[in-house]
Amino acid sequence: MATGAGSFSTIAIIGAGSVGCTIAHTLMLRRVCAEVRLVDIAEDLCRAQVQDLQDATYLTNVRIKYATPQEAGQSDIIVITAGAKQKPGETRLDLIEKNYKVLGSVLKGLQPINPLGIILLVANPVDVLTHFAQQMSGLPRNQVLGSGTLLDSIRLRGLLAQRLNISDNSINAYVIGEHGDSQCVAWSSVTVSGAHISLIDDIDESDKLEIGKTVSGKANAIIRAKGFTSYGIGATAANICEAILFDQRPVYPLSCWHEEYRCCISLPAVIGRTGVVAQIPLPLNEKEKEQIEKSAETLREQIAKFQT
Ligand SMILES: NC(=O)C1=CN([C@@H]2O[C@H](COP(=O)(O)OP(=O)(O)OC[C@H]3O[C@@H](n4cnc5c(N)ncnc54)[C@H](O)[C@@H]3O)[C@@H](O)[C@H]2O)C=CC1
Ligand SMILES: CC(=O)C(=O)O
Repeated sequence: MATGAGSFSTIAIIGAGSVGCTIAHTLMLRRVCAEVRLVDIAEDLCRAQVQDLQDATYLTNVRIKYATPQEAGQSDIIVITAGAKQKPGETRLDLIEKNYKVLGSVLKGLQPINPLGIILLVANPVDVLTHFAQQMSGLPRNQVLGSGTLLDSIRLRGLLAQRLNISDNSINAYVIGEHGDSQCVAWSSVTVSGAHISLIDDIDESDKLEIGKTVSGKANAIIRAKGFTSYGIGATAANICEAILFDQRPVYPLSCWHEEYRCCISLPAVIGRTGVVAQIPLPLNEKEKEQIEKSAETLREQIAKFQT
């Protein structure tokens, strides 16, 4: 857990809905930064969320304030959660028309953006929006990233931890590709404390398929019952912000530009104060290579719809 940022560090959250406020709450509880700035087009809602969150700040003294888009643009990290969410049965890609427009207006409002700032995309479809934020924000590509499949990888580790009865922290497992239906599990590199998982549990193909489906379908299963997801992404986004502000350099599967795939897609990357510090090669078998190429193709098709 973070022990408090050295300098006066600020994180802005654009979109004070379920996800934005859960991220703000988690940032505050973990003392990731000195100040969290909330922005939303719905001003009354945003002011009310700030007041409610302020009632919890006595726990850590992290400041939570209502901010203008211009103030938010000067923050160390800008987390974008503004936009429509999936209705039951909708895919993340179904949100692109609406959320492309929202992203455009959000980025315009933030200008001039802190040249040393990091933009973290959370709104869906997160990979496609990360691509457009890289184009529209004016920041170098390494400073604009998406939460990508870190959340899916955490869901995967959770399932494997239950199956093996081993702590998820001892399991290294990546979901790669789109944060969406075309994602895939990189089974060939799943390890438990350094040993390939097949040495501990010979998971057959039908079980692998079932686990993969459960992971990629988890958001929809939650949305069908409660209308949205928020705690998982709250933890994940706060964790990414902490890694950035404290230059912790963990390897996370996040959405960032990959020259090989010509889009923003999730594969392991090192995260630090300047955003994506390096990309780490992941050995993939032939099937996994095909799956990630297909996933990239799905994303490129969506991007092409908006290129003139
Ligand atoms: N990447 C991930 O793993 C996850 C992504 N999400 C995505 O996060 C997004 C937000 O989800 P929720 O918070 O549940 O939705 P929500 O509807 O509760 O909140 C969205 C907020 O965005 C605001 N907003 C809309 N246009 C805006 C603009 N131009 N400027 C400022 N604010 C604006 C709305 O007023 C609303 O308060 C969705 O796209 C959802 O799919 C949700 C969970 C996980
Ligand atoms: C909604 C979403 O993208 C998730 O919970 O994975």
